[in-house]
Amino acid sequence: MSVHIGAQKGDIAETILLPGDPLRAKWIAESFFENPKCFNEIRGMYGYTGTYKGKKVSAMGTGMGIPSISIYANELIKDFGVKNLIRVGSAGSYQKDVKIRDVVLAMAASSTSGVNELRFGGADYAPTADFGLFMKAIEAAKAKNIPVKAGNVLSSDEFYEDDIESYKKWSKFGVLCVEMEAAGLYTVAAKHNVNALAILTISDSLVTGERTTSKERETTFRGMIEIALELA
Ligand SMILES: O=P(O)(O)O[C@H]1O[C@H](CO)[C@@H](O)[C@H]1O
Ligand SMILES: O=c1cc[nH]c(=O)[nH]1
Repeated sequence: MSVHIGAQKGDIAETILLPGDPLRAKWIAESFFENPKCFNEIRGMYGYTGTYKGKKVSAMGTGMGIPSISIYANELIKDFGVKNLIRVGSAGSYQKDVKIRDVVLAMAASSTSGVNELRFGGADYAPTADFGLFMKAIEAAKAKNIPVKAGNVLSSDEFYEDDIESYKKWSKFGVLCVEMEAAGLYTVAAKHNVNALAILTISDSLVTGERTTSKERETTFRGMIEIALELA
């Protein structure tokens, strides 16, 4: 048992899917796992382990934002020996050709968070996806005929921006979409020499103003989950 995860050693698989929303973790376990067992309810941050095509795999919520995912990633790696951390999240599109329900693989994650500036004494650090997981995800998506886009994403510290036009600067520099955790996950994984990848589904568009409902965000991201499960 760690500070925020009420599991025993061995309860959590080496590969874990990490949605921000704990109810999405429950839905993943109930919809895709064989014999799912709940290993965490502390703070309502549900965590489950089961098997998928016979391989042990886990899913757990991380909460929203870099501080929250960093706490869970640290404990999963250091206290439970997790090796492959795969974020499965929603994101807002920054590009005209990145459409609602598109799947995006985050090759790298820019950020408005100050945490890495603090860590590296004011210098920049470029958080990147694990190449092996990234290539496996590309292959799984191809095999399943699920189109994916890949590139730089923004891990923002703000969901509600003061300046709603601020996305245009990131958009101009090729950033595909915004979410709130990948840069933190990639950095913690790199620090501990384990693997991380963020697979995102576009839930709304800053460009067109379209959005999906929160129920849809909880349950309709099957393509992204199917890709992630092939990485176990
Ligand atoms: O759908 P999840 O995984 O929570 O991800 C996105 O949704 C939340 C904001 O609504 C943030 O956590 C953001 O990163
Ligand atoms: O616009 C969005 C959509 C999902 N997640 C975010 O952080 N922003």
